[in-house]
Amino acid sequence: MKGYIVLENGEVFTGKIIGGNESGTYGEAVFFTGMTGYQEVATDPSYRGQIVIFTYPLIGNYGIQDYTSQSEEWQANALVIGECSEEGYHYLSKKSVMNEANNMNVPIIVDVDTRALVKCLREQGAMGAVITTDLDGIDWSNYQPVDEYPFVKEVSTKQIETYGAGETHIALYDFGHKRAMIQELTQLGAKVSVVPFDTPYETIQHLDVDGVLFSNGPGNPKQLEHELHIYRKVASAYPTFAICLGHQLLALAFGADTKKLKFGHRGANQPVLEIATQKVDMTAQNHGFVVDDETIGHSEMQVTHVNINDGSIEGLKHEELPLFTVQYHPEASPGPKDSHPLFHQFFASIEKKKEVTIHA
Ligand SMILES: NC(=O)CC[C@H](N)C(=O)O
Repeated sequence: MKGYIVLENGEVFTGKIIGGNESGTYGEAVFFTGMTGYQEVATDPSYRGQIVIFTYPLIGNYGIQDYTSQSEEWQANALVIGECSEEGYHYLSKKSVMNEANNMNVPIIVDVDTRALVKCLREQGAMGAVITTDLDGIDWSNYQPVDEYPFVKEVSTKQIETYGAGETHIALYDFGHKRAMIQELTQLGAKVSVVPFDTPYETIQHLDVDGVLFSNGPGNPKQLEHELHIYRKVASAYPTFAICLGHQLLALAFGADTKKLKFGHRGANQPVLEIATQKVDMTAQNHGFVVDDETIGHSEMQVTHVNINDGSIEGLKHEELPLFTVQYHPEASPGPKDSHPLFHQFFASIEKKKEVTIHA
């Protein structure tokens, strides 16, 4: 059916809507620049509340596959596509993107001039958008901005779930984790307890874990202001690694501030410099908020990595504790695996702490 994506600034782009409802689908319009990875993007809980525009012109050409999704559901509010392949031309393809979007009840709008749309967002910044067939029925009070709406509460696990049976026990604070994180940890020999975002310190103590991973997740880290004292206590007690939203939360917990980028980093080829080694990794990214570099000086954190494109903070470590964090995604999915060694670094910090404890 003919439809529209309308931006909050009044710009209108036409296309063909598949799925969706009459009252329209609202969300923050953001764009993803990877050439592949649409299935992982659609199923990454960090995209809750957002309408994702793919800059790559052809989406769906290798279909939907088993074992690729990052969660049970499609998480993005809607997808915006230039050309959508009717079928998946890959031997592992099980369904088409259009069918799967329908099954998952997530609208997609295709045949859109995504290049013009993304140029508009690059110039004016990420903003609210609605996908609708009815231009007269738009009601912006239906829009829940990611800056204000507590999406983490929707996507975080409600009870503790355990994966793997390895000897190293890791608690994963779940703000909307991607499955690839659990796969990475279990493959390295961990038992992983996925815990709700507001799990108290005492529960972590009771679980008797060796280390803690703070996951990715949707929305503004400041939505979890009330929990920061817990994260600070937990991260002070255990070897800790944090990814994306987790990185932002620990930066807040240890005295830095966060701010919003104009249009964020979402893609699979963001170059990140490790300051100590002067080595560059190509990284997978998906974030709209960032740690404010002007506030690091007043915090307990030190900058370890920066983005080569815009100089923004990509990694931090605590000045004393075995605690390090990255803004990007070492679990990739989608994207390059250059920064995979960070998981080994996390395990090494856990082993070191165990040795210190044994010899103490
Ligand atoms: N992938 C993530 O964890 C995203 C973090 C946060 N929601 C942001 O947009 O910056």
